[in-house]
Amino acid sequence: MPFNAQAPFPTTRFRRTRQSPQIRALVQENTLSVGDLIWPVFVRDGENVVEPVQSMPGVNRLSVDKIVDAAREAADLGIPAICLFPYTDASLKTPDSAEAWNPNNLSNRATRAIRDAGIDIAIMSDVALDPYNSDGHDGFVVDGKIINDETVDALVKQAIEQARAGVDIIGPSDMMDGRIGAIRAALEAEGFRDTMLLSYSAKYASAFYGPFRDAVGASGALKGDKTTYQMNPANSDEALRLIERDLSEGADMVMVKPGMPYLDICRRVKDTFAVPTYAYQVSGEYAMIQAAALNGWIDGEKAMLESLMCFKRAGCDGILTYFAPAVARKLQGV
Ligand SMILES: NCc1[nH]cc(CCC(=O)O)c1CC(=O)O
Repeated sequence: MPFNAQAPFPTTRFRRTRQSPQIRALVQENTLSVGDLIWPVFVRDGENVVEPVQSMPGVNRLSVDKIVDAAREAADLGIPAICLFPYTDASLKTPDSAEAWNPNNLSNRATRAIRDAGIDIAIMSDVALDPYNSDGHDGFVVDGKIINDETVDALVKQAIEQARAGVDIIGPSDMMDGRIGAIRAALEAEGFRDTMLLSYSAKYASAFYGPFRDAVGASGALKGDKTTYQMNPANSDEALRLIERDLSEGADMVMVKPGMPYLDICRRVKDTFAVPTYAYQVSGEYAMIQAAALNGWIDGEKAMLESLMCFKRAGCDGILTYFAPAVARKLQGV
């Protein structure tokens, strides 16, 4: 870019193009639209249940019937996709995590219910064992270690049941090696040619997941931390290698997670690979904005919109955000 072509003051005055909302709109480089949003929701057992998540003001755990209502509301607002996370009863958590590939587990029941209701919304699901594992880890724990290859076999079974239930976008969030290739091969073998894989490729071992673990009931269960499989927040080159690996194994889309502290990674990924790139504005990011807003310390609505626009500026094609319905209402003016 010819920066030396910039004339000095007063020939160049940057404030000329900031002088009114109309001119600012004309020179605006990026936009945030409803089509950029994926809405993560928490599913729980029961009927007609709307249960607030304490650490995420404004977010609820919903029973399957209420999830259908939420999906309908999201579709009406123009939100392209909903992402299901199950709050699994402690009695269903086992060392072998078998509930993960139960065709009738909560997540698969919710998927079928949304499909049966004929709602026009893409359904995304999470592949990882942590909602079902009594150790709270994304993989099997043997002698204190999270074992990779046996976990991948289980993740494949989990993913196939999700595809059977009607999931459009499978999101492996477990960070095991080799899972994208294994899931892609199994999907092809089972005839699921159109099922997409949005890989949580660059997922960091982050303190910002705290409220999510409360929301899915995994906080109490988790023994130790996830640093042997999730990434070190100090690393950036490694993220590119992971993205390249997952693309080579059949990922259609890739994700960086968390979001706001990792916008440099989003930009590097988009610039390097030019593939559909998503960021997850995680539970802790949501909780921080909401907590400050509820205290009157920041304008919550403005902070929400600014934070999401910044993902677009960083190169993301879309954002997973708990703010999705609130942003959609704001953008649609309803
Ligand atoms: N594999 C589980 C999973 N999928 C999404 C999140 C976090 C989402 C959020 O914090 O909003 C996590 C938590 C974790 O890895 O411990």
